Amino acid sequence: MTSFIYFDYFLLLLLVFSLWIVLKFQLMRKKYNHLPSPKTNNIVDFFFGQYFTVNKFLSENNFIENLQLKWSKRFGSVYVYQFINQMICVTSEEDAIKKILIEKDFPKKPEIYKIVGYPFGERFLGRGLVTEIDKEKWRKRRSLFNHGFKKNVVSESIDHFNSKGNILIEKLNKAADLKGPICIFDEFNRMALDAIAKIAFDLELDSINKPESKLNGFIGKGLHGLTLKMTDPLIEMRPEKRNLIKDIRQSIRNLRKFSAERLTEIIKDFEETSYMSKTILSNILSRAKSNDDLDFELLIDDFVTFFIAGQETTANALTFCIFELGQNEQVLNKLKIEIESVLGGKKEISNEDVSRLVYTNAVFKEALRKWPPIAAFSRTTTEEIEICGKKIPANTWFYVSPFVMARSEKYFPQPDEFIPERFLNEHPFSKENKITSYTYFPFSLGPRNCIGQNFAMLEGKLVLAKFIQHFDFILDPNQSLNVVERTTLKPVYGV
Ligand code: HEM
Repeated sequence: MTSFIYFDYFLLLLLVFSLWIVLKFQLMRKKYNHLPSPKTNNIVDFFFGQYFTVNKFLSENNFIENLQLKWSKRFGSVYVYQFINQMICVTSEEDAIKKILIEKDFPKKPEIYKIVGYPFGERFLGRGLVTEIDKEKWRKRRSLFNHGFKKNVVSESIDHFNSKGNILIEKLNKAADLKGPICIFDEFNRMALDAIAKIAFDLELDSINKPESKLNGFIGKGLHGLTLKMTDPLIEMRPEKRNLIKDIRQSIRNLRKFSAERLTEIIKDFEETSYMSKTILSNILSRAKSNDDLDFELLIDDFVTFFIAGQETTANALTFCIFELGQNEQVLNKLKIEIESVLGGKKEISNEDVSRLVYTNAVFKEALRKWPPIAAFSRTTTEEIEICGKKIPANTWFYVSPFVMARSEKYFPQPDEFIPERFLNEHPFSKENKITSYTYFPFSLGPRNCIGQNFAMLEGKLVLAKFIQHFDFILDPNQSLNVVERTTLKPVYGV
């Protein structure tokens, strides 16, 4: 008898709980009723929204911003879609970008950056510069780093960029003799890792010549973990993914262990000899004023952050240059002519040379437009705002996407074509484009913009110029040209 009573209570509780969930979803959806949105048709859609559409799209070797772009074309410059228990707002309106990132300076969305900091409960980027949400703590930390990334300070590293570039060219020369295919992303990725290791931490990794270097593997797995967790919040419930997640967690632990060991060595050397060559780390150590600035776990967070932020992004930007140049013969020829006339056979490229590589600059910028390595970032509105005459409630998740913006016909005519001339001020086509800080922002904008953009631009242009200076190439016709997102955008097989 008593067990029947318990069962009745259980049913009642279940009913109340179900009603509460339905009400919660109903209220959430109602707040955005006035905004255009992809249709939800049935009871499953009511709870999951576009979850299955998104997952199907991604499983076809595509990336979420491409789906958002399609929706932008259908639903206009501001729309919303449901992703399980969240409503995601996307805008491709210049004024809206200005409002979100500059005027209101809305904070990063904590839930998203928590995944980047601690995916699957494992400390990865922790509370480093990318992931710190608390504005005051972030400001204090960023001020430690700012000096080392100023244009004139970065330009002092030109010898290191040349040296890493030359090692890469030497290696590729040997590969070219064999006339077989190579994966250019892997090569750029190792070069970028060696460059950031040397310039930021005075570490000689030489992963260019040691392809078995484990560090790359750890980083790659960690980034894959971020993408999995962000695109599928339910992934931990899938038994078939258990081993993969275990492997990812182990890679992250290995990465942090490696970082802790290297940092300990560097700091110990510094204490014993009072000497440290001029690096980004030495800058931090000498500028640190409090123990909090030197918190060892925080230093590891930043160490890992710089390896990741400084490597994959630039390597992918360079890879997309080759990806596009291999498909645009006229652009490639024009680029070759410029590089031949500015550099000739020069091995050491100077900062003055780089500033004369005007078309190279336009090619690199156009690659960043068409394929921004960081295709989107998240912000949360802290108050109600109005965009394109539509009210957007407080606590809205904005997916701010340089990709969606840069593929908008309104600002970039022929947006799917690779036309570097849009970035040449004296060229008539540049006048047809509307390139402003709010339509073109591959490095984000506002206070939380990319601290490494001068670094990336110098490294990218210099290495691209060296590559074109030395090699003719064709794209392997058997490869897929699909682009996917593994935290950064990348051609699926690396070109
Ligand atoms: C083409 C190459 C690069 C691109 C496209 C790029 C893009 C970006 C973007 C879009 C953000 C903002 C992310 C967000 O709001 O969540 C960012 C932040 C950041 N980037 Fe880059 N980045 C590049 C290269 C680099 C390099 C070379 C470094 C370091 C040497 C670097 C270090 C950082 C750091 C530390 C942040 C966080 C800044 C802060 O919040 O204070 N990035 N980057």
